[in-house]
Amino acid sequence: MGPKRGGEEIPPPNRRRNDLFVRAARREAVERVPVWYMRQAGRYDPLYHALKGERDLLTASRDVETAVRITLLPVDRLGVDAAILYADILTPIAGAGFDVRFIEGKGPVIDPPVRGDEDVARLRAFAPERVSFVGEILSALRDAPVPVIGFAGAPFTVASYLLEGGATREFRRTKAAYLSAPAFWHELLEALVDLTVDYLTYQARSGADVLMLFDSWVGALSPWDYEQYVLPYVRRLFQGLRRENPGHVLVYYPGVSSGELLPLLSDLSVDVLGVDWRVPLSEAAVRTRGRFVLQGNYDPSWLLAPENLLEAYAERVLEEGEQTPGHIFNVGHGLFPEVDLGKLKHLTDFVRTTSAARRRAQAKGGSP
Ligand SMILES: Cc1c2[nH]c(c1CCC(=O)O)Cc1[nH]c(c(CCC(=O)O)c1C)Cc1[nH]c(c(CCC(=O)O)c1C)Cc1[nH]c(c(C)c1CCC(=O)O)C2
Repeated sequence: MGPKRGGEEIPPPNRRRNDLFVRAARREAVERVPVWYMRQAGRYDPLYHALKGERDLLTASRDVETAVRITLLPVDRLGVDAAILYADILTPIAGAGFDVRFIEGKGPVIDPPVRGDEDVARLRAFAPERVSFVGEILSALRDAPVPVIGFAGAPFTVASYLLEGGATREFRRTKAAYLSAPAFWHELLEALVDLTVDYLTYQARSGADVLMLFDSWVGALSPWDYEQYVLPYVRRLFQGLRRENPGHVLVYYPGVSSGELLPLLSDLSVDVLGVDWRVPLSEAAVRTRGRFVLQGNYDPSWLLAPENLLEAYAERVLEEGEQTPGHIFNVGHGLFPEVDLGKLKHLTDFVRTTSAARRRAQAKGGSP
C-alpha cells in the first residue's frame, strides 16, 4: 500500500524511460538540455487534424483515446522530452457549467461571462470528478516514455476570460473588477485558487509528473497591480500545491511581456519558471536571484527563419541557459499553426545534439 494523505491512497510515482525533464527541474546533472514546446499539441501537424477531425477542442479532449494519442504525438513526431496533457486552461471552467466555445481564429468565448456571486458559487461547486476524462487520460499515460505535464490556468488569466467573455488586449473589465469591486475580485480569485489546487492535485494523483500553471496575460499589469491584486493568490496556490504534492515538479509561466514582474517572483514556491523571449535568460536569472530553473525562451517566430538562422538563435538561447541555475529549452510563448513541422523537428534535433556536445565539452573542461 502506498502512503495516504487525507484518507486517500496516493499512487506510486511513474517510471519514465526518459526523465531528463524532471532531473533538470530538480537541478540534477543532465547529459543535455531537455526540450519541449508550449502548444506542441500539433496544429502544425496534419496528423493532429486527422485525429481531431471536425470536433472542437473540448469535444476531442473528452475522447480519452484521441486525447492520449494527441498528447503523445509530439513525442513521436519531434522527439520532445515531455508530453503535455491535451486539454485547455478552460476545461475546468466548462466542467463547472460555463458555456465555453472555441471559435476558429477568435479563441475561446464564454457566453454569458461572469457577472456576480452566483458565478462564484458555481466555481465553488466544481469538483475534479466533473472532468473525470482528464484523470482517465493521465492514468492511460502512466506508461508514457517521457514525463507528463499536467496544467491549469492561473487565477488572473482564467478570471480575465471569465470576466471579458473571451480574448482581450486591454483587460478593461478585469482591471475594473479589481479596482472598483475588490471584494468580488477577492471572492472570485479565492474560488479559482481552491478550484485549481484541487484540479491539479487530482491530475497529480491521476499520473501527471509535473504541474504547470499558465498565467499567460499577467504581463498586461503594472508591477504594483500584479503585486497587490494577483501575486497573493499565486503564492497561496503554489503553497497549497506544494503541501498536497510535495514530490511533484511545479512550474509557473507568467507569460507574455512579464519581464518587469520577474523580481517579484523570486520567493514563489516553484521549481521552474517560464520566461518569454523579451528578456535574455541570463538577465531573467539575475532578476529572480537564481532561485529557479528557467524554461524558455525561443521566439516561436524564429521558426520562420531559414535553417541556419534558426540554429544560430537556438545556440544563443542555449548559451544564455548555461548562465542560469538550470535550463529547459522551450518557446517563449505557444507555437502557432503556421509553424513548419520539418523546421520544428530540425530545431528539436539541433537542440538535442548541440546541447549534448556543449555538455560533453564542458565536462572535459574545455570551452564548447
Ligand atoms: C491562454 C491559454 C489558452 N489555453 C492555454 C493557454 C495558456 C498557454 C498560452 O498562453 O498559450 C493552454 C493550452 N491549450 C491547449 C494546451 C494543450 C496542449 C499543448 O500545449 O499543445 C494547453 C497547455 C490546447 C489548445 N487550446 C486551443 C487550441 C487550438 C484550437 C484547436 O486545436 O482546436 C489547442 C490545441 C485553443 C485556445 N485556448 C486558449 C486560446 C487563447 C486558444 C486559441 C488561440 C490559438 O488558436 O492559439 C486559451
